[in-house]
Amino acid sequence: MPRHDDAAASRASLLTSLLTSLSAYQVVAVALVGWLLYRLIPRPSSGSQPRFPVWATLEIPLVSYVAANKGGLAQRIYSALSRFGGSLFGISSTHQVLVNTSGVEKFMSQGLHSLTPEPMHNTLLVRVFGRPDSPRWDRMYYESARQLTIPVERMFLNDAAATATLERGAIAKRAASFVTFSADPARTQPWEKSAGIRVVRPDTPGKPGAVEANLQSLTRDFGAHMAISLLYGRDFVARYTTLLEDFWRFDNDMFPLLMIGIPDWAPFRMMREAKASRTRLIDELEAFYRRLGQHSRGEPVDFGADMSDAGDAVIGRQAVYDKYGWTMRERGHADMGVIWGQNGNTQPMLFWYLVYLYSTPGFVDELRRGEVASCVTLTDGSPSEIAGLDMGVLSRDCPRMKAALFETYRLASDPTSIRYVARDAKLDDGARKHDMRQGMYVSVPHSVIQRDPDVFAEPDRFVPDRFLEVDEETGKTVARYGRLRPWGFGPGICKGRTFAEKEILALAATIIALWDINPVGGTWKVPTMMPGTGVKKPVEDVRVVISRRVF
Ligand code: HEM
Repeated sequence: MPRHDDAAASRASLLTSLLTSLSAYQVVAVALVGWLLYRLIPRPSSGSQPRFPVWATLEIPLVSYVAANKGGLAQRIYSALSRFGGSLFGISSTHQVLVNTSGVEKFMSQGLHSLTPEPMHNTLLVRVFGRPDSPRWDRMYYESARQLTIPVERMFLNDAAATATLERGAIAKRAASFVTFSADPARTQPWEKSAGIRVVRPDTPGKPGAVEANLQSLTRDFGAHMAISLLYGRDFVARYTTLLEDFWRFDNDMFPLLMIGIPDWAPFRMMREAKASRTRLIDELEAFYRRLGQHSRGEPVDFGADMSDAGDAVIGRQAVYDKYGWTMRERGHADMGVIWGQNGNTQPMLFWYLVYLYSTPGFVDELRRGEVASCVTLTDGSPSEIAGLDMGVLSRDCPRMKAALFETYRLASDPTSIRYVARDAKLDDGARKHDMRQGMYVSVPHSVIQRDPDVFAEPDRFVPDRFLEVDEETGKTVARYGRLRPWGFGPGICKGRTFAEKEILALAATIIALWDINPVGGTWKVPTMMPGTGVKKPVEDVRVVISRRVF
């Protein structure tokens, strides 16, 4: 046997003896770590279109941590390793993180032809939303991405449209059945199903009831049920009975792992189950677009489904999908980004907002008297119900509600703006001019400023009035963002921010108007936060007692 065959044989036998000395689980673990390391090595993407590198996903929180420890050893080491130095952090020429960089807002405000979020979105579609990775898909994406965003902007960004959409959501009626005091699954609302409801006291005339519930599960399903009904119609939500369960399993158990490069075929149960949820979501979105097409062509609709209340955003997207010849399956994949964008951050934010409002002593009572009473009209009966909700007053004239929401954004989210440099550009950080070359990615983690004590004093504390100011011209108290950027910035800024903010304010105001919420055990404890997919997740849910408001 030639000598190189000997060497190969001895390497093979070493490998065999190594593998046989390991348990099956250890072999899987070694294989997974090896695969992950392989994925982490920077290398050009195989296709013609750029993908956001997996390792860059990890570089963003690493730099955020380093930057938060100003002048510390970690920052000095990272600065020394950085490719460009100054206020640019990043060890490669492929990805740079901009932290507290003066001139960053100006730089990021460049047009989409220079700095674009599209390659990042396209990466998400492939890596997270399960779209096949092929040149055909890439071509279709780039041909129609901007046109597909326009109907989303029209429905969720435009003030009048967002208000009108939410008014269709019958928020007053929904808030009245936030909990139903029932233990019978046939009589509870869909959003109560995963909340571990336990009836403490039935609701009877003259003796208001009380239930125990997991607040995070209850609020996120409450919000998602309404929002998804407004986008895909009530039939979609009613027909797809595991929708909420599938959505959150995908969001919690799969999304973050896929982002850091774990493949969707990874052989563990959590991934397998989450992947099945993702497949069901795509199947149902595909079936939705098939029915919508039948409805708009005047053909019989599968199951005789009522498609009359499909939201304007999906009707607009359908026209673009038709124009560019997208198959129904392809539409299902692409709309994963929309359903996730609409709910992935908004509903967890509603949970944190309620936790902060109710856990701040006396604050809910102050809001009820000072602001909620001006936009939510209650009936005199018992139990009291909502007779009217004035969305205009809530958005315009409830600065304390708004300021407390801004403070919740600051504490509970990790917004990041990620752009692909499509044309060479210059970044002036005050001290130096940097050449940002075509083909690189730049990320701005806004959470670094959110937690900077030089910008926001006592950054770990919830200060409900932090964002209140007196307007110099009118003398009115107003809520202003200051240096907070919860929606990112530049042309790639969040296209659903108007709707998201109105939705959270409206759901919270109506819940506050009708319900008392207290922690089981009597003492509020804001749960520890862990990174989520934008908005943070609580390490554990908060068990609360919900009862009718005592006037
Ligand atoms: C509290 C809730 C929400 C938060 C915190 C949030 C935050 C963000 C952030 C930080 C970005 C990235 C911006 C950037 O790159 O500079 C973004 C993008 C986006 N968001 Fe939201 N979002 C929320 C709700 C929504 C809703 C309800 C929709 C409606 C569908 C939506 C649709 C979008 C879209 C389409 C983009 C991509 C914009 C583009 O690149 O052109 N978001 N969001």
